[in-house]
Amino acid sequence: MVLSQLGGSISRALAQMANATVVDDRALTECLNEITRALVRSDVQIGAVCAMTSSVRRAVNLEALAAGTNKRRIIQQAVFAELCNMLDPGKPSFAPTKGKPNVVMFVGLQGSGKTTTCTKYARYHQGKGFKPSLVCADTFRAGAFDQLKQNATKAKIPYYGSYMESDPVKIAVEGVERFRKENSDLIIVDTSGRHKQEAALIEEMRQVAEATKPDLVIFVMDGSIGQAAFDQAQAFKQSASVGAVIVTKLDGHAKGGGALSAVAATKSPVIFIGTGEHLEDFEVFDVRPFVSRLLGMGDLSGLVNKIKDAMPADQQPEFLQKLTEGTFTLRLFYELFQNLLNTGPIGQILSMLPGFRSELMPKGHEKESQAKIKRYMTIMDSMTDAELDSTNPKLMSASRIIRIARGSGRAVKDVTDMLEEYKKMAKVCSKFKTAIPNKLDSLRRNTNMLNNVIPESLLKQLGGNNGLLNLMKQVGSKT
Ligand SMILES: Nc1nc2c(ncn2[C@@H]2O[C@H](COP(=O)(O)OP(=O)(O)OP(=O)(O)O)[C@@H](O)[C@H]2O)c(=O)[nH]1
Repeated sequence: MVLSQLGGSISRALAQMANATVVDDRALTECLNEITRALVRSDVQIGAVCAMTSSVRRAVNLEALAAGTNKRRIIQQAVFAELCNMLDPGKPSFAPTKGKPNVVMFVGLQGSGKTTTCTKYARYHQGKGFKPSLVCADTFRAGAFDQLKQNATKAKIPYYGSYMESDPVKIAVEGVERFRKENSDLIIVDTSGRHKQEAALIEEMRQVAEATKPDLVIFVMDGSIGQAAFDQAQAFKQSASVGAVIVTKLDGHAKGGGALSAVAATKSPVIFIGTGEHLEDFEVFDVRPFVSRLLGMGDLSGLVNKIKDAMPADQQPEFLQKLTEGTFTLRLFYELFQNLLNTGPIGQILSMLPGFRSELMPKGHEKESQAKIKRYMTIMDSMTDAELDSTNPKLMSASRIIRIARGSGRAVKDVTDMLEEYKKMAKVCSKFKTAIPNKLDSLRRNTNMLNNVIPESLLKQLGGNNGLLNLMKQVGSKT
């Protein structure tokens, strides 16, 4: 089962339980059985699934709950927490810091996606202000240097390699030296892959590592191998000092859930996932936001980050304020799409919106999905200002819907579908009023994270961290 379907199945099981007339032991058992089936179909190891469902049972003692307690919510929270536990190795990975020459070495079996991932990783950090560079120490596969060169050129990242030299250690050392001199603060070394874990691969890895002294060794693993990921991650961990894992090919393969949970079981932190062949098909892997998005609960900090990237700085305070007011109008729905459409893979962005189910945006159908969003925007173009700003567009009359459909050249069903999607999102966004201030409370404990979320210029305008927190609190208390 693909990851998006897994999320959909779990969300549906939770929704069914939430709709049950009484939330009793039977409803909980049915819900957990459904979740078990979904996880097993996604190739998550049965032992891990049983441990997860038992933990939910332990956390939710229905009989002991006082009358009036929201049992549905407690069950949902327990499922969320246990899914996070299952995927969380509980160990952070080394994170490169700007301004010093971090050396990161990539290892993995042949065809796992190492070379592609090196460039994705470089490009991601380039976007965060690093000066990355790429060294091709893969002298085993003819064509590896050409591939890296092509990717690097596309991403405008300096690279180093050789068609003549056959000693990977020599190339790695020369490349790292050269980019140190050029003040690159993220020197990425791509190494050779082999068909299987041969002693020669391990020895070569060891020599390159000894010569270049990497700050971090990243093991790149093909995510389509499911539970076999456990043995592979374990074997690499034992033979090289692997500090982090990137799981690739989690786009539409049946065994994504299996690979992720298996790697987590080896206590190796997964830091990114690859979700396609293109450079932008690359996502930070952070357990809580990942599970949150998987279950259609959105990812607020991811969304705020995207808004930061997409929107002119002077418009951000007003937009964020509107978003936190808890009144999600159609105009806001429109503005959100308008600002986010051009920032990256549409599926990635939409999955950050609370209420959005990623299975509605299957991988490979982005074009259709993008067209759908543009269609929604055309429909909204035919609405009046009063309709766009209404706090209760549910009251829109049938004749207005027909008129809007005619005005936008769309079918009535398109208009009602759009209004349905809007309502779903509005319902969840009504919780922003408390969710964003809560989020900020937790962010306050980590100033670095806060700085990541809000751009510096905006922070200044708002009077620094404290000014921002005060603003959010004020917004939150306006009920
Ligand atoms: N669908 C999908 N394909 C990917 C992903 N990452 C890499 N690929 C593809 O996987 C194939 C192998 O990728 P490479 O980057 O050449 O793999 P490699 O590990 O460097 O291979 P060797 O150099 O032979 O060890 C290529 O066709 C990539 O386009 C991903 O996340 N999703």
